[in-house]
Amino acid sequence: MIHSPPPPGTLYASGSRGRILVATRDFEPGSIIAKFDAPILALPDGPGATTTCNYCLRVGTAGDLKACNACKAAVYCNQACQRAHWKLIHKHECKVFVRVRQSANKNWLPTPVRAVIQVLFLLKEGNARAIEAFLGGENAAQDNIDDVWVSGDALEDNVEGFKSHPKIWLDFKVQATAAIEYCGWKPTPDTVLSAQQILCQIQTNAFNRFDADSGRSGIFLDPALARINHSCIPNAFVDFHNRTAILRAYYPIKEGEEITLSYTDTNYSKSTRQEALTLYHFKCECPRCSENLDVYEVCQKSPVIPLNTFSLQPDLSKLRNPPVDRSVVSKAQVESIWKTWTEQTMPEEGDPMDVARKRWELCQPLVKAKMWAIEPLPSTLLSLNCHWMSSYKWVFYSLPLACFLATEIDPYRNVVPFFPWRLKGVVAIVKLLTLMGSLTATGELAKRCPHEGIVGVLAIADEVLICEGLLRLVIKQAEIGAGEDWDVLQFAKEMLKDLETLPGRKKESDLIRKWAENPEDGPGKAFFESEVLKPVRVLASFAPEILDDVLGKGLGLVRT
Ligand SMILES: C[S@@+](CC[C@H](N)C(=O)[O-])C[C@H]1O[C@@H](n2cnc3c(N)ncnc32)[C@H](O)[C@@H]1O
Repeated sequence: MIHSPPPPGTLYASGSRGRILVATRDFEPGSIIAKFDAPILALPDGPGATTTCNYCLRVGTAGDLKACNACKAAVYCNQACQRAHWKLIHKHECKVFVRVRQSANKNWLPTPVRAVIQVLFLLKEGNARAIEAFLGGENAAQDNIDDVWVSGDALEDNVEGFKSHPKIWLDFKVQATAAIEYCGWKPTPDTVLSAQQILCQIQTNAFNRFDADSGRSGIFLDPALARINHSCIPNAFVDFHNRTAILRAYYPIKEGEEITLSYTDTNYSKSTRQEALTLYHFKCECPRCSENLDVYEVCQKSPVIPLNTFSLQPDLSKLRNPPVDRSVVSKAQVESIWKTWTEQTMPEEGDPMDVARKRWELCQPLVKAKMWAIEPLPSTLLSLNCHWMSSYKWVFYSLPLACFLATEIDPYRNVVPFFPWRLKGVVAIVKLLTLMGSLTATGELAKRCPHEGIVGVLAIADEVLICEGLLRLVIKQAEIGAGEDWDVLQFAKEMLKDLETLPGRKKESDLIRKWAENPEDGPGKAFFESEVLKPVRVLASFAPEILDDVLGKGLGLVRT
């Protein structure tokens, strides 16, 4: 019996790049390949033990999580979460947290130490999946020899690779020793080595369960998900909802094709991606790496460009022929800009505008080449916009910048329009429009906003209608690429419901609804283009000039 069999629609195989996961049927972009809802490890990052439900992994809000009475460390939403976690692992871990408090006066453990402790307890209690995953098939129950052959050996550990990084290997030794001691056992050279090997397996096979909303990381390890190899042009992506990882197709996947994921941010430069992959001990030979393709080149070749017909960037020819000037900046220069950008030290308490100005200056070759989607320009603009959104003085500029990010940058970086990150960018525009709408109504906008163009567009545009169109877009795409329980989808649905109760909007609402039901519907499409897309595009067109003015030439446009 295989305790972690391949999910339906896939099979395990092996080849020159180790064991892999292969599709046994076709998958459309956005469709769910598999859900992994029984991970061997699913835990928040170290300090997150006291701020995130340790079972369902929901990030708490002030005081809504209760700590375990015994260890006073692990927190939970309610008794159901606490009981479920107790049964899974906390019955063993609870004593560990008590020991940590007594010996180190702390109520959390470093993430890898906690992860290895959990694995050690699962192995000790005879958990068949953990034994199969960490020790190998021959140690698991052998009901059927064929199954065991398919199941293969234990999770890849890359031990020799880690040993060739003496500092990492030593860190693993320290963490392994601490884990064994916190379990209440006496470390011996053999048990420390075994725990070091488990750390290597965790490092090689666990996913960083990153939650972009809370900015919190964590660990998620499922043996079947861990079969998936890396590509910098992956055909699938994974999204986390509580204790479940959902694997979806990014590109159309054909029966017999290998399923791939990216272990790092695909938008980073080649050297940065390769550096991140050194911890996985292989050389990536995907086309993005071997031909050193940038995001525009990957987008140009993408088979999913046509899906953008129903998006904020429906100009497919622009995605196929991006309006960039490659003669201005070489790929080597881009690498060097990225390197300097990451090495620039920024004062922690410094003015975010000073940081943005420094970064903007560094990115000038990319700006001149109109290579807005090439890092580090998007990261520069994203963090600037985070600051602008919450700033009384700068908030007006946030709307054009959000429109620019959603129309001129995000579609090149994530070509499928249902990608959650892209949809979040559209929701950001809705939130800013709502704010601007209230400022327009009170006359504040005209008084405070120094940019006449923004004031003019918002005076003419129907903000409610734009929001309605954008929300319908988000809802339709999120249903393809994210799923019902995504909080952004819930927000969009609730807000749309509110907008629909506003009186006197039936005609406009009907046209937008028609367009969402059928984006090729003639009148609906024309209406969406003139009433939603056009103002968004005009607002976006102000962004380069505003950025240049505010970050480059000084504060010309800003009222003092
Ligand atoms: C999460 S595991 C993936 C499953 C793995 N192939 C196995 O046999 O267990 C990650 C490891 O797979 C290998 N791997 C992943 N992607 C690869 C790629 N594109 N080329 C070569 N090896 C790769 C590396 O050894 C890496 O450390």
